Amino acid sequence: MYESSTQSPNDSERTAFRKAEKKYKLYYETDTKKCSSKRQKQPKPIDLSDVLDFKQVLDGQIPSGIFKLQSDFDFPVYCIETHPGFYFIPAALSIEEQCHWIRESLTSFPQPPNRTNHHAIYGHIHDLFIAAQKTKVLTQVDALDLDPASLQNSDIGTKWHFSGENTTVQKEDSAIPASALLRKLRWSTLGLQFDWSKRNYNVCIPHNKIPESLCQLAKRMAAPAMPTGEDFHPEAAIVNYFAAGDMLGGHLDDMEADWSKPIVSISLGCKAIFLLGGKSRDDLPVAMFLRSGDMVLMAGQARECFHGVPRIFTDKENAEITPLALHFSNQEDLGFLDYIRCSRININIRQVF
Ligand SMILES: O=C(O)CCC(=O)C(=O)O
Ligand SMILES: [Fe+2]
Repeated sequence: MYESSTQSPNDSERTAFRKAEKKYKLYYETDTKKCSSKRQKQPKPIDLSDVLDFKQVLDGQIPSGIFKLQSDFDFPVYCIETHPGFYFIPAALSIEEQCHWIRESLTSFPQPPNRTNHHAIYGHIHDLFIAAQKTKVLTQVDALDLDPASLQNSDIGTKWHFSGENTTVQKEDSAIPASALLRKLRWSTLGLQFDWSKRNYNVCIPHNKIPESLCQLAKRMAAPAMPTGEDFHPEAAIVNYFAAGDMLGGHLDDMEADWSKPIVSISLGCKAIFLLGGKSRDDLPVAMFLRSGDMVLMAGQARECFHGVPRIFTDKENAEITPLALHFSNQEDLGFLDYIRCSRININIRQVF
């Protein structure tokens, strides 16, 4: 999962998957004449004509190679002839549900004992989103000077805690604005924790079960991809946070025991391009849009396919988050609005054993 290619850089540049990543990745104009002001970088235009659009499919424009699954499932489900085991459920979540999962992804999912990408550096960080709203800074402190209750629970030696914006600190680099940490939040893990250094699930890391409501959603939505008569048991989830320019490189999710069980994947926030390749990086991937509220299932043969997210769109025209923005327009939701208007969140839920 997520490992870099074992090929040499030159070889990897040549694969069909890498070429597609480069085609869709965000590059900025270097020609200053094309930039409206020197400080405002302009994205290079890209050709989106080959990108499969399931919103159009839902509206009845079904391109060749795509078919609707015949089932009594509550939502229309689409499949790709060349990729058995891949299921696309457009607009699976209502706006209210999308807002709910965005809130959860920012406030409760990154809470300890769940780990995030910040854990290896700062130990557990509590209430990051709230701290960012209150313009707090994370400061490194002499543990002996502090009331233990105010410390972030760090199990890696150094003690960090949030304090007010104007706190005096000894070293500049030991005070990090919570807002910067929120922007750099890249992933959090729910349920069984994934050990990225060993590339496996480590059942010994303290963890909570996946929240019941997320479990129920995943079980319900996994149905079209489930082997007949079997139940989906969500045991782990990875929440990916994308800012403009972030991408998720081509990878396989191969650390789960039973590949007949789907990965249930939810898209929230800004629109993205998803690349679904084949079993080799040399196979030409299918590019498709993922919008807020879309869900994808990958099971069986599709579990063996390279996939990734080379691009998210944060510009007004392409991000397609107006309905979300309207729902987050109350004063108390402005923090969520501010975050999601230039970000994407993906929650993917897995059965590990
Ligand atoms: O962000 C996405 O839609 C895909 C995420 C993914 O492939 C993963 O986390 O393994
Ligand atoms: Fe993946």
